[in-house]
Amino acid sequence: MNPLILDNAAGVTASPVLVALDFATADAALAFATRLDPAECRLKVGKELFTAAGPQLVEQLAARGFQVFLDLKFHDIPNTVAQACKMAADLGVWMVNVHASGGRRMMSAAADALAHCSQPPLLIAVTVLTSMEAADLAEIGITVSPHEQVLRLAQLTRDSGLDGVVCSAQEASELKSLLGQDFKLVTPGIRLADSAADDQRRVMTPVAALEAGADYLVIGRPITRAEDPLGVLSDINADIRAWQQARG
Ligand SMILES: O=C(O)c1cc(=O)[nH]c(=O)n1[C@@H]1O[C@H](COP(=O)(O)O)[C@@H](O)[C@H]1O
Repeated sequence: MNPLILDNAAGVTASPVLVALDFATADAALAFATRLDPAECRLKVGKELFTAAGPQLVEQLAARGFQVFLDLKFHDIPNTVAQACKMAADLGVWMVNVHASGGRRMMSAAADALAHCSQPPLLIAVTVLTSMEAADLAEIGITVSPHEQVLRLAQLTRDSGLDGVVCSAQEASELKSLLGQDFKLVTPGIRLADSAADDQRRVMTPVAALEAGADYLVIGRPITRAEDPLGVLSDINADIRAWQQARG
């Protein structure tokens, strides 16, 4: 089923956009969030902001009505990751992630830990970072293509009982048909037709990503570094609505 319709039913934002709040201070992040409307997007708090501002900032964003994706990409021994995921659940986040390369036992421990929480966040696993291409994988001893490695890790993630993966939109269509409609695909590496790729390598535009099967779009710099961030977000949401309407 289309996630936009599901989200509407739950009474939260109908937009699949997760704005990556990659800011260096709590003040900068809160000033930016003040300009955003929880009806228009969710927010992602990652390593830079969390290291600078800590859990309190996550709670402040949630108190303003935003659903928060805590993107700390946990990767450690199973017990440590399971406990960290429980802490994320206690913070009230909507989604949390781990690295799929931590393996089955690590991912299952995280899923089991969240199963005992009263309000478990969605638990997803990063497959191959969208900044990586074949040459980067080869240097760390992975000689299959990024595509093949994503498929392998996504399969392992589903078998370990998680809700979905972070992947590039370039892998979305195959993952949807292989792993089913309910398995969530969260896709960073989203770029507008005229935006710079920056350090991203496996990129796609917002509507093309949804068309390929992405459920959620993580978008940072194309919005946060734009001259008119709200205008860019509103244009992206308008394009998405037009695409939805065209699909019926
Ligand atoms: O887990 C993530 O969110 C993530 C995974 C991945 O493979 N690639 C990736 O870019 N991200 C995050 O998504 C955001 C992308 O930001 P922009 O490249 O500025 O749009 C950053 O906050 C990254 O940390």
